Order: sequence, then C-alpha cells, then structure tokens
Amino acid sequence: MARFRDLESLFPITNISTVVHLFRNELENTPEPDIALLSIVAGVIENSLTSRSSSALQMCEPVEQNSLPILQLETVETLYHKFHGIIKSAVDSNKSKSFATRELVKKVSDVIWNSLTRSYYKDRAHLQSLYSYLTGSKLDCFGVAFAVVAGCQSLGYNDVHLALSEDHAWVVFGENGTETAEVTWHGKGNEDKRGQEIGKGISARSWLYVNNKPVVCTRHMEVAALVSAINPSLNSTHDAFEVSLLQQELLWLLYDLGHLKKYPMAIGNLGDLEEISSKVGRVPCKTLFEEAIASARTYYNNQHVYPYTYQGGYFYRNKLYQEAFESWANASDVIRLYNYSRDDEEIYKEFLEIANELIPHIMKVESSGFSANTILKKPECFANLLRFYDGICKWEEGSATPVLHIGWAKPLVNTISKFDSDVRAQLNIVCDKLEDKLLKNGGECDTASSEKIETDTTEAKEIRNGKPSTSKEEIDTRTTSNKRGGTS
Ligand SMILES: CC1(C)CN=C(N2CCN(c3ncnc4sc(CCF)cc34)CC2)S1
Repeated sequence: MARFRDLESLFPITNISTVVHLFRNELENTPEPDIALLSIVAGVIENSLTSRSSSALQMCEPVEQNSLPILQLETVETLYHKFHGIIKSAVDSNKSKSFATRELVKKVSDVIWNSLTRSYYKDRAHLQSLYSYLTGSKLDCFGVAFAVVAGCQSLGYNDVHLALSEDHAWVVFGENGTETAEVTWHGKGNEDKRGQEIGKGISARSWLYVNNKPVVCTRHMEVAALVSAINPSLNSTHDAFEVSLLQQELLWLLYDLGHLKKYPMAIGNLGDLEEISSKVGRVPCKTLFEEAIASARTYYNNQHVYPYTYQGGYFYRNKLYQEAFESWANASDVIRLYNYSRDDEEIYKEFLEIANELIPHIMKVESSGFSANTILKKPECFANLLRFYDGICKWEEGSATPVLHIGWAKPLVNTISKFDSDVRAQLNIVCDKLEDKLLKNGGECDTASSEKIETDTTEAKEIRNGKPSTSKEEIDTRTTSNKRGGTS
C-alpha cells in the first residue's frame, strides 16, 4: 500500500519525536488521518512499555540508549493489513453508497463484536487500541466504538464519526451526520443496544447522554480521542514514563493544531499530565482546566460535569480548598439539570467521593487548628458547600432512582457542623425554583406548577437564618458569576 511506502523514511521508530512526526504527518499532510494506522502505532508502543509479556516486547526489541523500543514498519504494516482484511472480508466490498447506512454501521459493529474473546475483564487497562483487538481480540467499551469508526474509514465511509459523552461512545453517520447508532455496550450487566438510535427514551435525560450534547468528532478529533485513551499505567501505582511523555507530546501537538478546542476531556487530560510534569513555555495546568471549562460552556451548553471535577481535583491536590469548593459547586450546578438513572453510576461515584472522602478530608485538615486562613470562617465556602449538596438533591428530584442515602447524611452533618455558627448565620438563601424547573424540563413547565412556582418566586421568599443580617459578608448562594455553572 502506497501509504506505507512514504512512511518508510520514518521507520524504524526509536524515539518519541519520530512518533510525534508520524502523527503530525498524518494530521497535516494527508486528506484525512488514518486512525487505524495511528491506533496501531500508539498501541504497539503502549503495550511494549507497559506489559511484562515477552510477546509485546518481541514486537519491538528494546535498546538501551533510546526511550522507545525499536518499532519496525512491517510490524505496523502486518497489523494494519490484518485489520483491513477482517473488515473487508466481512462487509461486501463494492462500496455502492457514498454515505453509510444503519445496516452498514451495524454490520461493522457485528464484525468487531463477534470477533472479541468470549469473556474477559472488560475494565482492564490497555484494551482501547486496535493493537489490543488485533493481537488479543479484546477491546473495552470505548475501543469497540473506535474500532467501528476505523473499520468504516477503511471501507471508505468518511461520514461515520465517533460521538463521545463523558462515559459512553457511539457513532454518527449519514449525509448530514445526524443519524446516530449505538455500536458498543455500556456498564455492567446491561443489554447492549447496538444498532439503535441514541437516547430516545428516558435515557435522554440521563447524564450518560449529556442532554444530547456529545463531543462529535472530526477525523482529527478521533486522533485526539485515541491519544487521550493512551494509558501509561504500568500497575496501580506507577506509570510508564515514556508512554505518558508520548501522550503529553501528542496532546500538545493536537492542542497546537486546534483539534482539542471542542474536546474538554482531552484538554483536562493534558492538564493532568502538565500538573505532574509541566513543559517549559507552555500554559500552566490551571489555565488548561479553565480552558476545558470554557470549551464545555461554549460548545456543549455547560452540560458536562468532568471539566469542573478536573479543576476541583487540581485545587484539592494543591490544597486550594476554597477554590475546590467552588469547582465542585459548579459541577453540581450541571448535574442538577439531569435525572439520575442506573446508567449514571460513574458520575454518582464521582460525587460520592467528593462528598464522603474529599470534603471530609478537607474538614479534618481545616479543623486541626493549624490552618491560619481556614475556610471554616468563610461564608463563601459554606455557600458553595450548600450549592454542591443542593445540586445533588435536585439531581435526585424527579428521578426514578434515588441518589442520597444515610451514608451521605453522616458526612454532611459532620461537615456542616464544622463551620462556625456565626458563619452559617451570614447566609442569605434565595429560592430559585422556577429557573430550575424550566431548565430541568427543557423549558416547558405545566401551568399548575408554574403558577405555584410563580407565586413562590414572585414572593421571592428570602429565608434568612435567624436575624436579617446586614453584614457585608451577607452573600447570595446564587452569586451572579456562578449561576448555572459559571466559573469564579
Ligand atoms: C476528572 C476526572 C475524574 C479525571 N479523569 C477523567 N476522565 C478521564 C478521561 N476520560 C476521557 N477522556 C477523553 N475522552 C473520553 S471519551 C470517554 C467516554 C467513553 F468513551 C471518556 C473520555 C473520561 C474522564 S474525569
């Protein structure tokens, strides 16, 4: 294949900068990047550096002086032709239509699906790339969706693209790119919905489908997705340094080419890598977390939670607890708009960890008496704590599945009691029922409840704890800057 002839000059690959060069060449000098090729290259390198198995090492003989084991062109070529062969043989070759059909997409999904190992631990690391599929017949949930898109590209259907929520992946296709189809499974013990359209039922209101605001990838953003999915972990405590360095370099390449603009999670991933080991001359990780939030607010109507939990995690790790409370309250302002469903376990675990592990840890540290500028005396922090919990309560309201249980209450009571009573007394809680109701029901509101809410709101009952406070500290839990998920 001609493609490989012009790649010959780059091989054998022995260092990270040559891999970056190969990716740059695919991203800038081809009609469209070949995502199967790039997934195989990234997969071979990742697996040779993170697995102890000799087979992966046979793929590339390690040499002392280089940071990467040698990667031969024929290794990549063999795997590439194997993938092409699997797809081609299973789908009748004559590509009659210029756009994919649901049947075609389902057929490619079936080919991948039916060629996977019968049963394996689906959440294992390093199951996301075509290398894993071609050498181990194993893929994780994301990997199946990615392989379907790569399969369609290899058949010449350039309208099939990857659509990503914060915890699921599917495809869009057709003349206007507006057809959608499930192509992989989600979660444990759920019947897969492959072939079906996305989120028509109540699942449409679940966080899993981000209120129909998924990241719809271009070919270049699919490269960003495969790079984001690179997993440097060697084991539960260590990362393979060269793999995370390669991932960081490739994410900066994609960032500079503008392919992360509409991909908040990829910007967040880059922020995490920069926090660990920052590159000279690059924006600080704090800025990247802010850019991820700005991207979600600009392109996805602020319906994504993770940009705020990326930022909150950063503040927490760096002991910036007041800022962390603000980020987590902003994350909660997003989740309040959804109905909790059984498919939302991942984000449930995220909020549970913040409420029952991270915040209690902050309380312990702050009430140990050694913090000079303790947040326990800051009404803003107390207000953001309440906004955080209020969002979770709102999330539960109107959902078929409950969110909160007694396990949440103990840490909450414990946390609230740590704030000084005079701090708590300074809070001015303004009820904002109508907006919530409208936002949650996509703008509709049945007349009865809107009348009811109308009266409540017009009376604008201001609940002041105890005496009306006139202190300058009096703050409104809905300060204009962070109404509905703004950042401070
Ligand atoms: C703040 C956090 C807990 C840190 N890492 C997080 N993630 C790690 C990276 N993640 C991702 N990063 C890039 N792209 C994607 S697409 C997708 C849904 C399955 F296809 C997940 C995901 C998921 C979220 S969120």
